Amino acid sequence: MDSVSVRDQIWPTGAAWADGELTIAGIGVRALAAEFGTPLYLLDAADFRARCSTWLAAFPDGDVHYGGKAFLAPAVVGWLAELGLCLDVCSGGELAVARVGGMPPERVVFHGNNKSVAEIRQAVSWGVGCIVLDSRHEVDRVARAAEESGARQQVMIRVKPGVDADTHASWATGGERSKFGLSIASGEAAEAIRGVLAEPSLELVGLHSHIGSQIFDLDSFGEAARRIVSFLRAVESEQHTVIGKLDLGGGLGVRYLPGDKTAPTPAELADVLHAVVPDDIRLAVEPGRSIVAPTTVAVYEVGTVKDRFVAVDGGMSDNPRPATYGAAYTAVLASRHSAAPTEAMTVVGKHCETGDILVEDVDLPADLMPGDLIAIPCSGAYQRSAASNYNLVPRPPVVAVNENAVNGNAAHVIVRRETEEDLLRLYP
Ligand SMILES: Cc1ncc(COP(=O)(O)O)c(C=O)c1O
Ligand SMILES: N[C@@H](CCCC[NH3+])C(=O)O
Repeated sequence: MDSVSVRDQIWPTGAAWADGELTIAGIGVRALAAEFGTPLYLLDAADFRARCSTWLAAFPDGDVHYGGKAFLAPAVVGWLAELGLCLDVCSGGELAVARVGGMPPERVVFHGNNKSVAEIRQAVSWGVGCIVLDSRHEVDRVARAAEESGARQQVMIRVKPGVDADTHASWATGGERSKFGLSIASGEAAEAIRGVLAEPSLELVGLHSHIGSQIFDLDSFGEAARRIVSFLRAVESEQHTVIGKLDLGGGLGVRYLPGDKTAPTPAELADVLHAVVPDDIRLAVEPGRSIVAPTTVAVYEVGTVKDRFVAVDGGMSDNPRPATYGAAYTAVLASRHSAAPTEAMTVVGKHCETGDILVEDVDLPADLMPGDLIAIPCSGAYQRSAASNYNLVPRPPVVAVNENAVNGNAAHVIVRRETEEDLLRLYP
């Protein structure tokens, strides 16, 4: 058995190879595909939990909020609740999953640049620990919702530190042109803070910033922290108040390809932040991708092979990232050993788009045939959570394996496969 995970950092830690077949926690993908069907998302639960623990250990005096948008299901919420993480949600749907998954409401932080009044009421009446205000309109909306429910709502203000992180333009959120947050430079953030302090139903507990996603350069996090700390101190002295918390968001990058540079660790990020943020300010971080992405493998069945196109039974509906951002992945034959020479092939999906490409020019055995299983690692973040029903293709299940601490080693469904009946229910 050759352990693939340590070498590449792109496979779950429970992944290994046995006679050419990918196994996770000792269970072969052929058996898993036979039981649950394909396409299939396999999540190594022990790896997920271990990654959560690594983050908690890096911030022993702070709070780790899992960024639920990366991937959320009630089972995931249960693991987070048990391990002591908090949860970042950004919609009524994510709030509902947090609730049914058993997260204590005081450990939930509600984000979003345009929360509806209904979502705000839902959050306030459930008693969420904190709402992150993203505009002056939200100062008013959350204050009114808190008054209605007779509660004093803890809030943070999301600020734009004016830092353009080195990442895909679609994932950079800390610059002045971002739709998220209130500008420090223009005075918008200070004005919103004055608005919050004037509302008796709101309690300002902190400032928030999230500079983007898939970031490898720790200096961007350090620079954002430096700017926000200096703003926070200025506000404290002008307003004669204490702002005790700084939530610096998520965004730590992960490796998608074996050749990608090594991602910084949570402990390295913590060192950078602690060098800038004074001890009297409580730190929070919101990792999403860096916890869940490497824990999950997407498994597809090959349907046709022609002219170096390998067509599989999923595609841009379950993984929109390559078509949306040009995101690069690798793929391997996962169901058998092949001694055939490899050829550069392109793994495509089954959708009616030429851009429905999952992996371009990847070396795969020349004897690839219908019925073979292809595995794409690092498939845990922003894939199943961003999946669509394009071409009315039902979305695939997520199956947890390696959850030995809780459910024995058996694989079990944590998101079931969508059916055509589910889709037909939408039509009156
Ligand atoms: C406010 C906020 N927090 C946390 C995250 C999680 O980010 P990532 O998955 O890059 O760690 C995001 C998504 O980018 C976000 O918008
Ligand atoms: N959806 C993006 C990340 C956005 C981060 C969420 N704010 C991705 O797939 O990488």
